[in-house]
Amino acid sequence: MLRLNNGRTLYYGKGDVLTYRTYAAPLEVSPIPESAFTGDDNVVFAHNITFAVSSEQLMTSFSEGDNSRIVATDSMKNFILRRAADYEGSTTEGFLAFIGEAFFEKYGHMTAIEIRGDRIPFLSLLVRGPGGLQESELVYRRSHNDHAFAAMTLRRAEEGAEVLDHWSGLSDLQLIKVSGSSFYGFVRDEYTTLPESYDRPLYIFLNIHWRYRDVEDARDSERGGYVPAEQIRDLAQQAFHAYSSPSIQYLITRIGLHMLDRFPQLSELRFESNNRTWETIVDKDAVTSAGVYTEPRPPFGFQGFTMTREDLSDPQFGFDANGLYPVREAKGVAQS
Ligand SMILES: O=c1[nH]c(=O)c2[nH]c(=O)[nH]c2[nH]1
Repeated sequence: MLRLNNGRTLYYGKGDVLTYRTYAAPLEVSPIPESAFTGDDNVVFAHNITFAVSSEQLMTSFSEGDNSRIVATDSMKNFILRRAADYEGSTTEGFLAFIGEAFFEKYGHMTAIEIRGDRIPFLSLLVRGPGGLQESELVYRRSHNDHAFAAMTLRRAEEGAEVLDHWSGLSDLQLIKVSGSSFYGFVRDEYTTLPESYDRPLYIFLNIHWRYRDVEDARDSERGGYVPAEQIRDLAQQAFHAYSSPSIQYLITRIGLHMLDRFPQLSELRFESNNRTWETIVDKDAVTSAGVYTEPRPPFGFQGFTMTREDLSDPQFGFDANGLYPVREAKGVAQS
């Protein structure tokens, strides 16, 4: 939230600035064992941008209706779209910082900017070519699945902008694990109606946020420390696959420990999860495992958790960096 020096929150801006830049610089990243993702050709570098500014000098527009220092939000939209043509980098974070710095340069009275970009994913696809199936490089498929995002708060500095706050993330990941999740051993009292479950079809919605130790690694992929949301997605999928999960709380923590272990350039993580466990209509068949389920009814449960690098060596998590995704039995309760 953008605040003035006197503590008052003051901002205005534009949301849903749909920015379809083509042929941005390709992104290349080092591979990790959990993912086949090594980069993005960035032929379609598309974002939904939210942009807000703040300044002491905007006070009179709120107090007196003085628009003399107001850059119309319509002009902000035009500025973002036009400047998108000039971005030479390959990351969302770099793009946001580039727009923010250019805006500061153009409008000398603006002192703070909050900017967020949600990537609009267009996936590459295969077409028939001389040597068999190959990437089209012309036609891309819009995806409504999970997507990457980044957000940053910038303050005018002597030269350019200082990044006051930044988060990168993966939004709206939805995963179902059909077997290998339980939920039992919770408090049972006069309010309990939920039966214990030893093998539930666990459907989760997940948002994962991460912060870099040095935001330069997010802005400039040439430094070699960029963490793509696609690798985070694949790493989360790997942990969901490998752990026998006693709860979503435990599952997101394991995902976080593997993220911190895999990416030493990250300093902090934040998880938001949502429990959408399918409702059972016909129990799993003992022989074929076939079952029938339907959408759960609201209200839905949720979890939140933040983690830092120190958690990797904190004994309470018992994380073994050398043990590859060990299966954990829930504490103190025998599995049936
Ligand atoms: O993984 C879960 N954690 C909970 O805290 C909870 N509560 C609940 O009703 N189901 C679940 N599942």
